[in-house]
Amino acid sequence: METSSSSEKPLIGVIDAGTRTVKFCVFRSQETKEIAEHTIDISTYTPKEGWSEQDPKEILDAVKSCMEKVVKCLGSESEKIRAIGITNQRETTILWDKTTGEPLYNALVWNDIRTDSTVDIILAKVPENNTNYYKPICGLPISPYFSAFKVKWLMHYVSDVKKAVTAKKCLFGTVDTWILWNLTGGVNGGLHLTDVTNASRTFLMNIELLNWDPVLLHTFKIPPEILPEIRSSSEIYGRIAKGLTLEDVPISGILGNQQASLLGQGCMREGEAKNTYRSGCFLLYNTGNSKVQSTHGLVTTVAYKFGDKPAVFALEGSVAVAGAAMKWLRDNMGFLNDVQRDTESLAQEVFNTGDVYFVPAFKGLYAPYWRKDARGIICGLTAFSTKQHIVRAALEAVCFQTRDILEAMNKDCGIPLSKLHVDGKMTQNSLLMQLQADISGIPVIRAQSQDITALGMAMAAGSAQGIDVWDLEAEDRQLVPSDTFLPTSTEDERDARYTKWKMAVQRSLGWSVAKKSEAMTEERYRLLASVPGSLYIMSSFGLIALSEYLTKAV
Ligand SMILES: Nc1ncnc2c1ncn2[C@@H]1O[C@H](COP(=O)(O)OP(=O)(O)O)[C@@H](O)[C@H]1O
Ligand SMILES: O=P(O)(O)OC[C@H](O)CO
Repeated sequence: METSSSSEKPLIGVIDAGTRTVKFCVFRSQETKEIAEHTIDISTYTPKEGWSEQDPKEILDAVKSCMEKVVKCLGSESEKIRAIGITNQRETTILWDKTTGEPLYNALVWNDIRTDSTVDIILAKVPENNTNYYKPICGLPISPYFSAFKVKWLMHYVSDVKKAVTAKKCLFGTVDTWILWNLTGGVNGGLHLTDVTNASRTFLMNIELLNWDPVLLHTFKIPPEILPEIRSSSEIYGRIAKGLTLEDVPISGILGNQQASLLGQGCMREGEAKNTYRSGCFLLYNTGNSKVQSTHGLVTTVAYKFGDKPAVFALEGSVAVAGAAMKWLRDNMGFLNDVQRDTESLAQEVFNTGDVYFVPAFKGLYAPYWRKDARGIICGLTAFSTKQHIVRAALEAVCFQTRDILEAMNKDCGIPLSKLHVDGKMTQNSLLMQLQADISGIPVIRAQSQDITALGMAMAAGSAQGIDVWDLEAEDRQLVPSDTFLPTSTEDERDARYTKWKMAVQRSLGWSVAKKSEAMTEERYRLLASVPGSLYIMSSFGLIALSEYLTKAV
């Protein structure tokens, strides 16, 4: 916990509920540095390969403990907290019983891919299995990433959910909604709301009208009564309930965490973009009040909406695995002891990757490919390849995936991006930043602050009508200090390497389908080994038919 000297300025509190950690922090109005914060790690459970769950109660307890710790640390100064904002990991799906407040299942985290089969069911219903079929309605491609697929899976496979839906006791929320409902009273009148940025990631919101779309609800068979009301990202929704820390303080802002960092980076003008490097990587490009429908694999999303003002939109390119690949190199390969300390130094022990390419498609590929059948590959290995080459290739993979998105954005928007604002813990790696500038060919401007996401949230909550302690247009508004990395490569070098990356990506596609049939083949041989000779021919035909049937059914 950290604090700095007091002042007369009003304060804004921010709940930052990310994938790995929950944090509560406090800003002075118009200032960019947190004056107090407390962070708690959140456990993630992987009961099966590709599954990713969290305990909603652990998230909530962490929020409450962080708030208590910070308030205690600030002492009487905490009385200056005028408002609170909630920013959160997006898409993560929670269903709970509104009469007991108990979760009906663990939260399904955004990167959970158990819903592959649900995706196939939806794809089978649309003409030509077109992944982009619903994009004109919701701005998103069909993918296990988005909440609606998770809700459908839960309604289909979890009997407690089925019962609660039938009894009209079930509520759905992303992490913001779960926290808001609980902090504003829970079973005693908690507010069941979300903001337009979180709603835009569910696959259920109409991107034109900014309300729940009846066609999509019908497609997923989701009853409207389980959904929260959609509100703006900056307005007073309600107050912290009696008996809780910071009782009666207004909650006046909600933003998905990537949208919050767009604001924190000050990318409030059309044509400005930021990339946040954490476990995943999320590049958002502000398109102003117009919704750009991507024809190159990006998603159309809401950037923010302040009160009654028109919504501002963004094109987004999301990458499922960025920093997570470094953790994999540490935990599964044993190449690193400490991600922060060792990644840069190891990668710097070699001048290049020795032509090694690493596509970390552990959970398929998100933008711009949207291929759930892709799986990770490391290619170009020779007898001279070392772990240093592979670590460097993993860093380059983050940069190449970012270039994939930049290429798509430039095609969609027509005007190439001239600079990229970046943030997130991974950007402390200066080699990564230089590689990014060299691979993308544009200056990379690194925010020298770890608080960008929370700052964006504080700005939105503090500027809400009725709070009015943060003037977003003010001349004296502080800016986050930054440093810049300029490209040192030639265009030919960049393009040659990028072509090789695209070849590596091609080789990663279609893998999980192959793996599934391979498993079926093994199963078939295991069964065949136990079949007596005379039955062999008949059985093998039968088993082939069975295996084909099961492959289709999975
Ligand atoms: N110096 C570094 N070099 C490369 N990768 C890093 C570095 N520091 C952190 N990372 C990676 O960046 C990711 C982001 O870290 P953090 O913000 O703690 O994670 P999360 O997104 O899981 O909340 C982690 O997956 C970690 O492996
Ligand atoms: O919590 P983070 O930083 O991993 O962000 C996750 C994203 O919001 C998922 O879309």
